[in-house]
Amino acid sequence: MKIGCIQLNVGFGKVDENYERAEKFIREAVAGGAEIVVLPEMWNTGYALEKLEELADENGKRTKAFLSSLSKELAVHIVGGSVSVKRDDKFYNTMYTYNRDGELVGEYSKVHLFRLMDEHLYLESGSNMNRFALGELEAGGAICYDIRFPEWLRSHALDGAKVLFIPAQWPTPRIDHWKILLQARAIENQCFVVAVNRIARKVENFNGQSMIIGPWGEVLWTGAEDEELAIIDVDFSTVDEVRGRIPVYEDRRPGLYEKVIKE
Ligand SMILES: NC(=O)CCC(=O)C(=O)O
Repeated sequence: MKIGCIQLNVGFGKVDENYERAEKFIREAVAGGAEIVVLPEMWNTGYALEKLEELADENGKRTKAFLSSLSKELAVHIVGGSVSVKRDDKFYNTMYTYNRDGELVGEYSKVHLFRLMDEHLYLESGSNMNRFALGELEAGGAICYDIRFPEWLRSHALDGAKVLFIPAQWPTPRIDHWKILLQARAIENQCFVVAVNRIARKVENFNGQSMIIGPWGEVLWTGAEDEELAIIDVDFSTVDEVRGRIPVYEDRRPGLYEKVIKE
């Protein structure tokens, strides 16, 4: 399948501009043959956390209408990155996924809030898993900092996900962690990882390097350090073969972990 990864240059607080640019890239991706399109984290507002009252998408209404109509019109699956959303007077970092029929198949809010970027001061955390299917492709999704919690992503793989989609705003100073953690999540879960980071304008410090990693841990693509749309052809059929090569799912001893690891 062809995956369109949109390493967007997210404008800080520039909501209308961000929707326009996202739409332009989604249309370009589909024109280039993409069957799945992936956006980065918080692409509607950026980390304009102090202005969420004014800027966050009320009940995700605008984003849902945007993703639903584009996915249907263009017959493309859209993993909609994440957006800042206002629900019941609280703010969330929420990921919506639409299939190519324009149906909402995945909705979850970031579970672990990232203190170094003040998320815990402004946002509420979610608590539900993000498992969905895009046609025949069994998938899961987790946002940025959530990849530091291997047991969280493992739960998606145990539930049947063969690819994990990771939208992010991962800053340059820890980009080595990003690469290693993504590779580790792919190797330990023997699944594909499709991870899309953002690019920053001058003041903020995000240098892209989105990644697609195979279930054996092989890096299939690394994004540039600039805004880009990349269309990458991925053969998702290799997961079962890799899982047969080293049968970690059969060899797991979950009863033991529960006994030994106390909360
Ligand atoms: N937006 C995020 O969750 C950033 C996570 C991050 O930078 C990290 O080091 O973890």
